[in-house]
Amino acid sequence: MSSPLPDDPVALPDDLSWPQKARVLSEALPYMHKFAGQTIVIKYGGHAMGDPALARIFARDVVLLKQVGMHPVVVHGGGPQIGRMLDTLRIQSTFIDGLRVTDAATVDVVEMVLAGSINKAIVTNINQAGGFAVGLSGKDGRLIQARKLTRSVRDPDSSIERQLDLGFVGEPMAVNPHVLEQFRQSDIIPVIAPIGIGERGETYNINADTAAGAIAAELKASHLLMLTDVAGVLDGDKKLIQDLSIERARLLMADGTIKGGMIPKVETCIATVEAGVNASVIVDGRVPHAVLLEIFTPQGAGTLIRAVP
Ligand SMILES: Nc1ncnc2c1ncn2[C@@H]1O[C@H](COP(=O)(O)OP(=O)(O)O)[C@@H](O)[C@H]1O
Ligand SMILES: CC(=O)N[C@@H](CCC(=O)OP(=O)(O)O)C(=O)O
Repeated sequence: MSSPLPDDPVALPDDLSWPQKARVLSEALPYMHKFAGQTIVIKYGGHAMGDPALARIFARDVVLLKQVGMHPVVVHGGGPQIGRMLDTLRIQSTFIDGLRVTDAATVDVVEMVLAGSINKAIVTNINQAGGFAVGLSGKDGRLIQARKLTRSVRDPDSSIERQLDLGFVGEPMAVNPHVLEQFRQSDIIPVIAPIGIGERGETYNINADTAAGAIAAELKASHLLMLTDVAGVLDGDKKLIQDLSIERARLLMADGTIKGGMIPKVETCIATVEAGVNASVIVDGRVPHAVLLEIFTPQGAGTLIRAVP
């Protein structure tokens, strides 16, 4: 019998018998073989990281993926945390299609919160769980080169198209995988804040879903997991859609069933699947070990978006 380990800070209630535990471990083996050496991009949303106990479980799952030979890359958000800091500083903030309109004062706060406190909290959790995490923003190693995002809307009455100015909201133009390739060869787990760098050195606020998608596509990840605070994509009757075709996703966005923060998520899943990522999944980050369930079991916990219905 192996010697007991020190007190486990993330242990869950013991609801499995020993034979059941052994079976769970054994059933993970084929998935470990299948995905060894693959890159798994995990988008860790600001809403999913609210509970400290779940955050520790998440960190431990990421370490486990690296330990069994996969290459997890964490790209994090922090929308609610940015919102709270903006409130404290009495800076008003509005959203268009799930994107924060970002003026010069706001982009400073966004960078401070994302690349500062949130990034370091995740790095610390992963390192406390026995991993070796290094935090980066899209500025480090020119990781995320970005330009100003332009959006237009059509006036429903006149049908005239109008440009919307979102300020310093960026869209990724290129992802430079050089630094991340070095990490692949090592035990380092990258933790990335979605800040972009413009041609003239300007700072861009990039939606974390979009940043995660661009990184997943560039790294040819096998999986993109998007952890959030809902069960997945819900239909008009608030029922979970487990399998969502690209065609239906577009219809649900057009008719307003998918709205707000879910729009960049679904748009990103579509873009990454079209770019060759095998599975893009919107995952319920409130479920303990959601990452392990998604990678190591056939069940998963959320909405899988794929090219064919
Ligand atoms: N059809 C839908 N199904 C599920 N969630 C939806 C849907 N449409 C809009 N949403 C909203 O999208 C939110 C998730 O996006 P967001 O708040 O940006 O999360 P995160 O911080 O994890 O990126 C949900 O909490 C929900 O309010
Ligand atoms: C342009 C834009 O909207 N950027 C986001 C960046 C953080 C983010 O995306 O965080 P979540 O994943 O937690 O929503 C913002 O300012 O809130």
